[in-house]
Amino acid sequence: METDLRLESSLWVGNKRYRAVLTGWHLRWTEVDKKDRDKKTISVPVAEVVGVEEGRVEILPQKLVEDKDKEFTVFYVKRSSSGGSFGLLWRLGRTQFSCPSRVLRDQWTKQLRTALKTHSPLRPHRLLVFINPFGGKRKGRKIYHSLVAPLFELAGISSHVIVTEWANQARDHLLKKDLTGFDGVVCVGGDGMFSEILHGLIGRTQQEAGLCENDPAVTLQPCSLHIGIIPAGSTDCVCYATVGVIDPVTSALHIIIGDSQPLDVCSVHHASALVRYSVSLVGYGFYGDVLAESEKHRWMGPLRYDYSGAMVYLSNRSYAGIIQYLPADPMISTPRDKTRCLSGCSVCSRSTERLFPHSSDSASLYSSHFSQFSSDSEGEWQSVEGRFKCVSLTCMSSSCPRSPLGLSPSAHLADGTGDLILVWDTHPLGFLKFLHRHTSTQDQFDLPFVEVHRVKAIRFLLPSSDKAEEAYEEIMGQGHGRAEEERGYQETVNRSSSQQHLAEKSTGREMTNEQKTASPFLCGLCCSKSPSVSVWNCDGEILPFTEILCRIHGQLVRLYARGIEDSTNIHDCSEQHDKCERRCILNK
Ligand SMILES: Nc1ncnc2c1ncn2[C@@H]1O[C@H](COP(=O)(O)OP(=O)(O)OP(=O)(O)O)[C@@H](O)[C@H]1O
Ligand SMILES: CCCCCCCCCCCCC/C=C/[C@@H](O)[C@H](CO)NC(=O)CCCCC
Ligand SMILES: [Ca+2]
Repeated sequence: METDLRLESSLWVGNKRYRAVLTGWHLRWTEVDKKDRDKKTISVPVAEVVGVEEGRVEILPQKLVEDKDKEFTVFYVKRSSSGGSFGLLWRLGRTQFSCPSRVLRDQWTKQLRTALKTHSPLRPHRLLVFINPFGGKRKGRKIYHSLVAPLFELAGISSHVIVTEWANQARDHLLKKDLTGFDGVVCVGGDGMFSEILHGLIGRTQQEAGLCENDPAVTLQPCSLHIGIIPAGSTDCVCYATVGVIDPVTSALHIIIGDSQPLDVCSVHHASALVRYSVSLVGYGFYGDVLAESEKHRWMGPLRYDYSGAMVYLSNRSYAGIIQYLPADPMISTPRDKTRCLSGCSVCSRSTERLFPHSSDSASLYSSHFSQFSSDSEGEWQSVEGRFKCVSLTCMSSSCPRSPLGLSPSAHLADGTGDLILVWDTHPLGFLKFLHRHTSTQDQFDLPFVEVHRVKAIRFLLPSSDKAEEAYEEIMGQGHGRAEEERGYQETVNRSSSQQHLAEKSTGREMTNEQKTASPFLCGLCCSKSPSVSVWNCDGEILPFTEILCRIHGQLVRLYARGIEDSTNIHDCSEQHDKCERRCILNK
């Protein structure tokens, strides 16, 4: 194949002559008429070519085509350091080549297009795009139409765009409407919008496979449609943790070239029913309280989390609980092994084999049962009981601008495990130290009151004394909302097990007034009694239940991303790529 596609000739770029070579994998051009030591080769992997056009072409601010005769333009991914973030910014690179003849020009464009087809099998042709016009700073529509749509057009992608008019419209569309012909679904918004797509796609896939999402023991079927995220929210944690930067153009380019990043998903259950799915955080105590408090201050925008964080910190609360967890195999990786899950992560690649041992045998892939989590030889259920400042479970690092290394810096995107972080009750200054370490490279787990475990499942129970107290609070009014909600949910489950009903109930965005009243945050500085139970924060949504069971489903969805590229490894070794011992980004 390599030899079939090889094309080599002299080409001009401006007034300089180049020797250009197209092999199956790379397009390279080297300036001739230069002394050997000054010769520089530009090398673009075919997989990162965005498009090839006849003529001298510009696409922004609008498409302009000149000299269609002997010229062609190649658009490709160009990297630059992002300044603040760990990942790399991607930009659209463009080089206009002149050929000595039209015949040669046609040969170049034809061969480049053939190479693209051969080496980028996952490039999308047709995408379903949902834009949340109200996410973040309400710039979703502008971001899509000015920055993303022209790139999709250049790459020959056709998109069906839906600007949402109400919450959960995207989720319901994915659950019910015809999705034939689409290669992927793109959301333009924040983590909440991503969560809608996640619920819609997972639900639809299980419906079609005839699998019951409520049963935590069922091995769910991975979704076939890819998800692309164009960040336009106030929190874009999933984008940051899977791409390394929050930048619409970078994300659009990952979508165009058909990058594929599998992602673990956690299912949260209560009383034999699915409550929600999560990828970034299932958090009780501090993170639950911050979310509950922040809901009262939505008008502050993204700043509400900082304000609420400070308020909740000052209230100095801790909560009793029993946590049971099923450890993952510590021989594979641990949350304290100081590694980072970066693009091409070997732990995640090996996990694919482990998670899907007979990937060609689809029957065994999708019908096996988790048998109440006990058939694995990797560990027995463990149990701890006590008072905690917070209990968090994350399927990935959950890095975000607020915390560039994330909740668990060594967690993996696609290893089929999650990290359980237990912060025992401690002095306020100790807890502040823990929180502050999230903002630096200092190890937040290296503190005597912090434990972290790599797990496959967890259960959270209230001690019986708190159950009684919670019941009392419910009777007296404070917890009324939650009791109602819980009963209502159970009735829904009993009455009808329809997925739509369940999803409606569990992913409803708006908190009811009762739920708002039930929000457990009371300022410790001014209130005499604080509640004994917190709420769960599930990827930015408050869960209506306290006692839950969570199970990690390895690589349940795929994103148009490739994980974080290590910016310290950006170098060009195109001339001696075979001998290069560093992880090359440019010359894969
Ligand atoms: N047209 C719409 N009207 C109201 N809500 C919508 C609409 N479309 C989507 N939503 C909901 O808005 C929520 C927040 O959206 P998104 O995540 O895009 O923005 P965000 O600003 O990051 O969110 P948040 O403020 O919750 O952090 C999502 O949960 C989604 O369900
Ligand atoms: C003294 C300095 C203290 C600084 C503390 C920094 C700690 C930062 C940890 C950040 C963890 C983010 C986890 C991701 C959560 C998202 O799924 C969710 C939806 O977008 N966001 C929130 O719930 C928003 C919740 C935000 C909580 C802070
Ligand atoms: Ca994981």
